[in-house]
Amino acid sequence: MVKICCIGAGYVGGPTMAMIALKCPDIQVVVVDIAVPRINAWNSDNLPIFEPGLDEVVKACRGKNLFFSADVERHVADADILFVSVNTPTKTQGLGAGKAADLTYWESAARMIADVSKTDKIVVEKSTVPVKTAEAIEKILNVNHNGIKFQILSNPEFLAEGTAIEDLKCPDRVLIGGRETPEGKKAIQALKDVYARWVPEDRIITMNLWSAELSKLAANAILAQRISSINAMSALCEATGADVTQVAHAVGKDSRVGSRFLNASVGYGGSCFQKDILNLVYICECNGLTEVANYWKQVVHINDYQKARFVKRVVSSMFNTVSGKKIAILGFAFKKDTGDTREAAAIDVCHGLLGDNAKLSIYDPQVAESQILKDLSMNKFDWDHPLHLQQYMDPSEISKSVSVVSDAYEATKGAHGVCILTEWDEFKELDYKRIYDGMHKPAFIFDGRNVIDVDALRKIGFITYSIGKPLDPWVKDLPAAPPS
Ligand SMILES: NC(=O)c1ccc[n+]([C@@H]2O[C@H](COP(=O)([O-])OP(=O)(O)OC[C@H]3O[C@@H](n4cnc5c(N)ncnc54)[C@H](O)[C@@H]3O)[C@@H](O)[C@H]2O)c1
Ligand SMILES: O=c1ccn([C@@H]2O[C@H](COP(=O)(O)OP(=O)(O)O[C@H]3O[C@H](CO)[C@@H](O)[C@H](O)[C@H]3O)[C@@H](O)[C@H]2O)c(=O)[nH]1
Repeated sequence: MVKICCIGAGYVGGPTMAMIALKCPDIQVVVVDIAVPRINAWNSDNLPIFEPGLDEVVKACRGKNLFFSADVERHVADADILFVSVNTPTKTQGLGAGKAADLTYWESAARMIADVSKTDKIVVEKSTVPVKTAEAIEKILNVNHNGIKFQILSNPEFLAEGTAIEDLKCPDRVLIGGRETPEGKKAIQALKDVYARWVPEDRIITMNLWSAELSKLAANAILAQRISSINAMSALCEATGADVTQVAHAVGKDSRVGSRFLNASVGYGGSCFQKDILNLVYICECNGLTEVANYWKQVVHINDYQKARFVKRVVSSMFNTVSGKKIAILGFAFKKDTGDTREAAAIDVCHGLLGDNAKLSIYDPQVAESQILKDLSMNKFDWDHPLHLQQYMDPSEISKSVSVVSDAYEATKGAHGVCILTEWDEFKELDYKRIYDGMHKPAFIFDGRNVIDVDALRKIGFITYSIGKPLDPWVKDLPAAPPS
């Protein structure tokens, strides 16, 4: 029986391995992690991540051919194919801080593999890593090899959170990069044989290691670039009376462009886009490609501008101050159908409003109070590092100005303004008349996700602002952009 072990039981390791176990009943899959509480959660009825369809897949295989364990070294030693899906955060200190990927966790996993291995292994990079990481990993493994042979493959993951199970069941493509030697080709084939159980052959693409590593960074950069492009247009729409949804529809109808990923928003979030673009920028800089680095930096810059612009709209609409005013925040996760808050636009928007002394009442259907308070008290880039390395402000300071509540009506009761920051479906169905009646007047609603029916809400009496939409007369003549 082929034995697969995955190091890292996170958003990628857990669901990806569960899908392999589901589709390959004859393969034993063990997911290991140094975080014992995370492993305990994977072995319980409350999985550590919320992802539609994940519970069913895990329940179908756990205890049969899918196992979660904190006994990292034993399962690594036993495996034929080792996936490494540890975090690769942005460096917070030292050379490249704020841009470069921190490979500490990857390197320590590689050293441990070298130490405990007694049989030949295929080591698969599942984490998103800088191009050429495989070369560094090869060096670590081969210098410490004890006669064992390692083949390194790059197999980046393209799943998006909220749709992870669908993405894994039916991926647009699976990418496998490896050495162009006979041993490298054999390793590629072995991994291809695993995916070929459910992924059509023409969707499994093989290539050289460096192309595979770079393709992952390129894909995220280009996806994020589309969002920054439409978000940049949204500012121009507001200035001219155009409607960004109509513009996106017209542009997306061109089959060369396509309609997906053109939804203007308060800004993209998530653990990947910003981190991976900054990583790309750093690699460009290290290769002396200043113009290329500056080009990609601009994608992040527009994203930051979009979040700042939103805060500016809120504050300037409400008589240029939100000091002491209750503002309801609807949605804190970085997108709907996930409880993940990593780099969520809501974090920066809340910080902006707190900077103006607002009192925030936050509701998200999937994010716990402890997580929200932690996010609002954490330093930039610390979230993806282990707990003991994270630096916080005192969360009790934050809780003086922030309350976290369990439904949208409680959040909005007595509020001066409402900000919609995640596109949860339930926000489309709210009784906005009831919300309006419970608010101070004038009652403002700022829609960062274009989920509300603007005409209906204006009829109720709300003053509305929606990203990239024709402006309410109230908002029209107010300053639009934050100072640069
Ligand atoms: N989250 C996504 O949607 C997504 C999608 C595609 C790719 N990626 C990439 O996949 C990688 C993992 O992302 P994630 O979101 O699953 O991260 P995560 O933080 O949820 O999980 C990583 C896990 O690795 C564990 N870990 C770290 N070092 C370890 C070690 N030496 N031994 C054992 N366990 C160790 C951590 O405890 C953690 O549980 C990152 O490189 C990320 O960029 C993420
Ligand atoms: O038209 C759009 C599409 C997305 N977003 C926002 O962009 C962010 C990222 O969304 P999405 O890409 O759907 O989720 P992620 O889970 O971050 O997935 C991205 O990052 C992963 C990690 O690398 C990759 O594997 C995926 O392919 C890539 O889509 C979220 O805040 C979305 O709200 C928009 O604002 N407008």
